[in-house]
Amino acid sequence: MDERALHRLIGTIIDPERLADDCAVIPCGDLLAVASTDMLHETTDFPAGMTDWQVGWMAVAVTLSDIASMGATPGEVLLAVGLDRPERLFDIMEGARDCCAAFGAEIVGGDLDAHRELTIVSTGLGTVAPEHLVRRRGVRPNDVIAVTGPLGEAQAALAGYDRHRKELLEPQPRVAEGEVLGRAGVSAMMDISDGLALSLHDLLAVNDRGFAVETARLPLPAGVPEDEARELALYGGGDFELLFSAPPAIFPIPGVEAHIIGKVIPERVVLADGKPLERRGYLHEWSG
Ligand SMILES: Nc1ncnc2c1ncn2[C@@H]1O[C@H](COP(=O)(O)OP(=O)(O)OP(=O)(O)O)[C@@H](O)[C@H]1O
Ligand SMILES: Cc1ncc(C[n+]2csc(CCOP(=O)(O)O)c2C)c(N)n1
Ligand SMILES: [Mg+2]
Ligand SMILES: [Mg+2]
Ligand SMILES: [Mg+2]
Repeated sequence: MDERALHRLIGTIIDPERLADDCAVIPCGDLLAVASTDMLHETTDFPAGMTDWQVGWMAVAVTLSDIASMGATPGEVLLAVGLDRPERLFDIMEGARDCCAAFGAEIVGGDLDAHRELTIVSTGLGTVAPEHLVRRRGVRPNDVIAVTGPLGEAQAALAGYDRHRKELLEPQPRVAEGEVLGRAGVSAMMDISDGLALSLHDLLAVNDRGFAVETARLPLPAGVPEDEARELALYGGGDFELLFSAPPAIFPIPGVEAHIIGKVIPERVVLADGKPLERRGYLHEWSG
């Protein structure tokens, strides 16, 4: 059983449309509010050697990335911290505050608790004009698909390529890029928190068309042998680049490093170099 299977279960309890995007979308006067919440744990999300400041930074970054993926502007963050040791709190809060400040957000609340394993839940709110909102659903027949930067760097660092440790430990959510892409009229978007292959399958699940990726076009992590780099780019998690579809005519997009990696196809499948791409990546799983 993995988290995507459990999502289908949730979809029998709440409106499954609510599960179709990186954020919840809530009417808010003339604007739309978007909201995301993400839980991170020491053993699965905070690699050994990470500082507490980086823990706080990452907890906020993952949430701002979901807000960016909707084309929205982040506003407020609430941080709930389940602390194993009280002396960790100050640095965690500083890291969280600094990440907010770097992307125009503010910590406005949260919660504190004692917990055996350090566990942080970061909740972010943002706003967007209705005409600039981008959802995961929306790919159109002649669109290409693109990403905002190199894939597989975080996983490369976990594999021992230390030059990518900063990308792993201090991910940079593509906030400015998300806003620009929303205004530029991209047709569908999400962030790649769990790897490109899994993200393409997530997009497939809510669209009526498929995707054909050319692996030679993937922006790869530097300093890694090419075969391994391609594997990391397809299946590694923790990068937080944006994945989007758009008509070819909108490129180049000023202010956005966009790499076209493939195109939308009529068949509802995900292909890499013409062959079905495995639905594999960074997935939380339960045994039994
Ligand atoms: N327990 C839950 N109850 C209700 N909605 C949920 C629950 N878990 C996830 N969702 C919703 O499902 C959608 C997808 O969530 P998911 O966590 O897979 O995406 P994500 O945050 O982009 O990915 P990641 O957790 O890897 O960062 C979101 O709209 C989220 O609000
Ligand atoms: C041990 C370890 N493995 C991978 C990563 C990279 N990483 C950070 S958050 C995340 C996914 C989103 O989390 P979630 O799906 O839990 O919301 C990933 C893959 C890491 N920091 N540490
Ligand atoms: Mg996401
Ligand atoms: Mg998330
Ligand atoms: Mg999530």
